[in-house]
Amino acid sequence: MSRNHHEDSDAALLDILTAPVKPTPKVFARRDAALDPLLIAAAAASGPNVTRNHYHHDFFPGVALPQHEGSWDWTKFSGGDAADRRRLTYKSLQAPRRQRLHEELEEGKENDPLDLEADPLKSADNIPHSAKKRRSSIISPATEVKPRAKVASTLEHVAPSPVPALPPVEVKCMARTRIPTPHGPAFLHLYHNTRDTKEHLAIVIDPAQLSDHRGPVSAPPIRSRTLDAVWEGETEMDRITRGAYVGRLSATSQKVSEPVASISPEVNPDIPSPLIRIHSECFTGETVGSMRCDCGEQLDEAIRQISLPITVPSPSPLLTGPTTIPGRGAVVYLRQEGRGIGLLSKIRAYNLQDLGHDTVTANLMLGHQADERGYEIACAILRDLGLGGVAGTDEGEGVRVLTNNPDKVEALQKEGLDIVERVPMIPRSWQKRDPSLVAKKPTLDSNPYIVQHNDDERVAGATLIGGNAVYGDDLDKYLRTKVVRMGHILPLWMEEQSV
Ligand SMILES: Nc1nc2c(ncn2[C@@H]2O[C@H](COP(=O)(O)OP(=O)(O)OP(=O)(O)O)[C@@H](O)[C@H]2O)c(=O)[nH]1
Repeated sequence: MSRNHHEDSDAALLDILTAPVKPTPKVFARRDAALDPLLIAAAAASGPNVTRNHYHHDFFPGVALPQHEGSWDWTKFSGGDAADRRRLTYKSLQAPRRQRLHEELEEGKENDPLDLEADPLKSADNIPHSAKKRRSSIISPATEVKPRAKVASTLEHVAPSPVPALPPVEVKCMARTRIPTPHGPAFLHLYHNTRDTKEHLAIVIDPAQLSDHRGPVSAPPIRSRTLDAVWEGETEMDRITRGAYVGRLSATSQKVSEPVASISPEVNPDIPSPLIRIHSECFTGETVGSMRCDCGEQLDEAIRQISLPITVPSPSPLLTGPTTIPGRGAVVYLRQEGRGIGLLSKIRAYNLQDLGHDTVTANLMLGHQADERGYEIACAILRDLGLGGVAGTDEGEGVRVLTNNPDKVEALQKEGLDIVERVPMIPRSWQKRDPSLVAKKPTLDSNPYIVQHNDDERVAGATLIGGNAVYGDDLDKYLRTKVVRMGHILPLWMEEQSV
């Protein structure tokens, strides 16, 4: 269904709803009104016996009186008596969506810990599971059908219990291992936590700790407190196996780590604060290579930028010139797919986007917020790594954060993260695009949008990590929406190039 078609239908419908006299009947093409905010609003305005699932029954009053002349042709409808109308009021066999959402409350949302009693096939319903943090239904309570008896009792049970404050989240690094990447070595840390059952990750980049050699300038190693702690009843081999070692692990080198000292070491003030990124899982962008979003390249770009060597002024007048140390920082990889709505809902949101809605509206239409992510776990992980400690204290180093998202910065600061700088992430496709390519479309044989970057910038990788810039209309639309609707701090490429 094209956008124009939608707009024509909207205009025609508005005419009818606002016309002083009834216009001649028009044929309206079928539309999936359950997803159309204008129709939902019209339905909500037209009477108390209306839900988004059967709004159309009340648009034409004669439908409630099937014997009456005009039942099927509303230009001939003359009213009928009020008693008849009451008797024939439409009754939905399906509870209004708001009620069903309340019923879903107890089952938890898609991202919540597994509820073993919940029926997993329930997720085949067309109901988003995230009811807890969701805004109230698009239909205002005043216009809804009264709850059926069964549902009413559920509501009584669920209704206004205040959300108890959650205890502070605790994290524990369960294991760590070295991962060679096209950008250099990284240490993958797997975390468990007390808030959800997901395995969140930290990709720590600090190759200096692979060797015992310390140059004239060195930064403190980025180590996990909980990983290096001695766990009850474990052997040295257990410690090595879960990654509590120092240096480079090999058949001939196995040195267990010591628990991290509680007082942070002094950091040379000439060494910039560690660069970090809080990255949210995106199966489509990172694994499938989807060009609907920039998540794949953001993950790659973050690892690349953090791995870049750091140039530090010479520590001594006796040494000539600046010295270079390996890049250091971390990507905290949170399992909050689709800005926290989960993959299932994100897939549905993509279909709504294909119908012409943007990423924010699509989330709202599914009953979600534009962004349902939280950063408490991320901050706990960073603190465990000695990063971004407590602002104004010497607990942990302050961090530079790679992001364009001001909401993310604010959320991290609210969690007490000491952010010394925000480092922007300019999409590759907006850094290097040749405006003359905009009019061209990719074909099966060639993709004129793909531009090779300099060899020193891009490293060929086995997967999407280390890949090149890619361009596409869906990607542009997504990036533009992030700037225009979500306030991401990024110069709009289209406007700059006057496209
Ligand atoms: N619901 C939804 N989520 C999406 C969509 N496209 C990407 N995502 C998710 O968005 C998350 C990444 O967030 P973004 O908004 O792209 O970027 P950000 O992390 O907020 O901001 P930056 O730090 O600047 O990258 C990942 O979890 C993706 O799965 C979409 O169309 N709908």
